[in-house]
Amino acid sequence: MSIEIDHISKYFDSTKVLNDISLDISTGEMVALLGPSGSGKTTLLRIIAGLEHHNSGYLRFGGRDVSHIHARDRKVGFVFQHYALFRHMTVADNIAFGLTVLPRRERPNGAAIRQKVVRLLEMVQLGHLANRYPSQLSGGQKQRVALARALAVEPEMLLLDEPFGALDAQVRKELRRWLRQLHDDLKFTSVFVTHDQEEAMEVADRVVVMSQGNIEQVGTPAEVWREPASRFVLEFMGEVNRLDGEIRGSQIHVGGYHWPLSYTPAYQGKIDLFLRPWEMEISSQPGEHCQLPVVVSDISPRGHYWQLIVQPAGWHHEPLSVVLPLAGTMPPHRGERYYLSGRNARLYVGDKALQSMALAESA
Ligand SMILES: Nc1ncnc2c1ncn2[C@@H]1O[C@H](COP(=O)(O)OP(=O)(O)OP(=O)(O)O)[C@@H](O)[C@H]1O
Repeated sequence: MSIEIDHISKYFDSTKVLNDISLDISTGEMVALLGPSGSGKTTLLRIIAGLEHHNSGYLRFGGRDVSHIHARDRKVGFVFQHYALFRHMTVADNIAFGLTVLPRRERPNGAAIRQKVVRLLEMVQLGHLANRYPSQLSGGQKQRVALARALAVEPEMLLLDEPFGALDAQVRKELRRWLRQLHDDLKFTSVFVTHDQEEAMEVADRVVVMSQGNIEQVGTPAEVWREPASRFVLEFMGEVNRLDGEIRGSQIHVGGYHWPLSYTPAYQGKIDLFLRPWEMEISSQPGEHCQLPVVVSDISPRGHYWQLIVQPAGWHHEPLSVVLPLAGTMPPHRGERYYLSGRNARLYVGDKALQSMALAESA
């Protein structure tokens, strides 16, 4: 079932928490709503679920306006961060619950419900725990039961609000891979809320980055990661070093050093210069394009790369993070002096992007 969010705004009292949001979600797609606390993710999800009403705009499922359809009739499965299982019911009864409360004419008979529960238990790999109570399960197991319970009524879409937020990192990782697999097998449309960018990147077909009730960017994980549409997305997605700089004539100045540009930009004055740790270079010799002196204060191997922390030498700045490939690189040592440059420096004046450029290449 496709979801069409068409110019939706939402106020709580006089505070606008969703600002003219538009988003199309295709049938079978898995979309992550990603953003910091208070950006409006949960409110948008609750509007899709019918648990909250928007003040203006349209919400359509498969082309049909559902604004006035009750949550109960929207055929939506919901999974919350806090398991919300019935404590006095076994795992099997929890999963069966949604089926047992269906109106009589839609309700399968007892045998069909039992059969379905067995299938769902297998699917979430909890067949051996059917008779346990929620208090006898781990957090990860509880969330799988919650998911099986949501899927029991065969929803047209599944809405998940920080479903793995309360679990430890390892279990989280396993469950999100498992969720993706389940989604690929069953092909339901899913929207899930997270503030964990790694989770969004790993699970979603498309990521919707939200900030202060606005959509900042919609794109595949790779698009959002490589081509952030705004300063907010650039800073929110992944690590980035920010340097104070200035454009003077046809040079970029940072910390008393400068790089040449091949032209004189129209804008002259202070800029913020952003460098991703893995888009930086270091050289043991200073050069026209490798100027900023730094001293290695920390180095550690991380899988297939070296993670360095470098301290500016003789110019004032916080330590910077640099990532170098492990293969074919002689690792630098703590205390060694290097000269820093960037393959892809992104320049901003306030929130306005100037341009991206290589500091390392001949300009
Ligand atoms: N029932 C409510 N009454 C008044 N204000 C609310 C209500 N629910 C949410 N808000 C406000 O709406 C804004 C968006 O909240 P929302 O829960 O959608 O954000 P979020 O991005 O999901 O945040 P989090 O990651 O912390 O859950 C916040 O400023 C919040 O305080």
